[in-house]
Order: sequence, then C-alpha cells, then structure tokens
Amino acid sequence: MSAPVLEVREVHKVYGEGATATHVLKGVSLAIDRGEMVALIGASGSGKSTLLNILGTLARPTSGQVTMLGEDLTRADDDTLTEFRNRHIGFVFQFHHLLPDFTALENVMFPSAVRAGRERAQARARAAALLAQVGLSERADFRATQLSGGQKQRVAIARALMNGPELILADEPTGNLDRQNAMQVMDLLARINRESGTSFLISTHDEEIAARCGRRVVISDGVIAADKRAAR
Ligand SMILES: Nc1ncnc2c1ncn2[C@@H]1O[C@H](COP(=O)(O)OP(=O)(O)OP(=O)(O)O)[C@@H](O)[C@H]1O
Repeated sequence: MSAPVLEVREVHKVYGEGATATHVLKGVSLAIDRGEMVALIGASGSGKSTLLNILGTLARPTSGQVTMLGEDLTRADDDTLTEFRNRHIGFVFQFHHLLPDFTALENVMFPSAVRAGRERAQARARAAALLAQVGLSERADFRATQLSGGQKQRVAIARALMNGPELILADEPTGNLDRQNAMQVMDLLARINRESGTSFLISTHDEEIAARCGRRVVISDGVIAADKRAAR
C-alpha cells in the first residue's frame, strides 16, 4: 500500500488572536489516496478554502501535520514548500487567474517555463498537447481575454496539469460557470482522473458536482462531519 498523496492530521487553523480570534479548523484529519476524486462540501464560511490552502501548502496550519507523498512538510521552509508545490500540486480556482494578455498556450506553459526551467520548446509541445486534451487546440493562439468562461477554465485546467502533478486542488472550479459548462468541466476532470490517475480534491457547493466524485467529505463547524466513498 503506497503512502497517500496527501495527508493532514489534527489540523487547526486560528485567524487573528485575542478577542477577535476565529478558530476555523478544529482538528481536521484527512488522507487522499492516489487516483481518488474527492468532493469537499460545506456551508459558506465553513473553512473549505482555508483547508484547501493548507493542503496545497499555500498556508500553514496553526497546529497539526501535513504530509505529502510520504514527506513531512510541517516544518519545511518556504523555498522547499514552493518547489514541492510546483512539482506535485496543480491548482484550479473559481476564477481562472489567467494572464489576460498572454495566449492560451503561453498561459498553459507558464508554470514550467518560469519556474521549473525546462527547455522552452519542450514546454511548448507539452502545453500544446494539454490544450488538445482539453479540446482547445484551435484556441491555442487566442489571448485569454478572447476566450469564453468555460474555455478559460479549461485552459486553467491544462495549466494545472503542466508540471504533471500527482494532485489537483480545485476550489469551486465550476462556481462561475453555467450548468452546461460546469458539467463539461466536470467531465474533463473525471476523464483526466481516469486516464492519468491524478488525484483531485474539489470544493463545491453543488451536490450534482459532488455526486460525480467517488468520495464525499463534508466539513461543518471546523470538523469533518462526514466522509463517505461511493459504492463501486
Ligand atoms: N485571512 C483571514 N483572516 C481572518 N479570518 C479569515 C481569513 N480567511 C478566512 N477567514 C474566516 O475563516 C472562515 C472560513 O473561511 P473560508 O474561506 O475557508 O470558508 P469557505 O468554506 O471556503 O467559504 P465559501 O464557501 O464562502 O468560500 C470564515 O469565517 C472567514 O471569515
């Protein structure tokens, strides 16, 4: 049995201090296995984004342990975390965060060209293949501003895949899309999960989206209130 892709144990997060302290996560433990597709559900303000940011090493917990691919990251310094994150984790957010003046292809290339130092020609070829995978070959040279909302989100998904991550963390990836585009994006995520074995954690308010995932984790009042795998 290989180590989980990502595991947190007894994670607490407190924002602020003294009278204004907000205790958002109150002892969250969660392990995501290789190839799993997990929905994270919870009311607005329940701490989903906070948990995703901690899982993605973008934020540190107030206490508790974070382990990825068997490596304890709890006390890792910022440079180590950045390198680890770039190599192993992809992010998709509700708003695509594409660079508006860059083309779809350049946006997809961004993570490798800038940080991982791969040869540019190689990166271009990989980015083009990823755009084909998300069905956007014909839009490769369009600027981000010239794409529809659903197309932008598909470019953002291709960008998240650029460095071949083991895990993709998606924070409300369909929150800004209409039904048809939301379902298209979910179809795409499910296909990537099936074909490449990439693990996904997807936060959502949307039960229909959650129902497409093999596992449903509910966060409520700072703790995990339910954690259920779908029958196969
Ligand atoms: N930087 C911060 N400083 C203080 N409080 C914060 C900070 N970030 C988040 N919070 C508080 O933590 C709680 C959880 O926020 P979080 O964004 O994690 O919730 P969420 O479940 O993702 O909500 P939503 O579904 O509305 O996006 C909220 O009450 C929020 O006000």
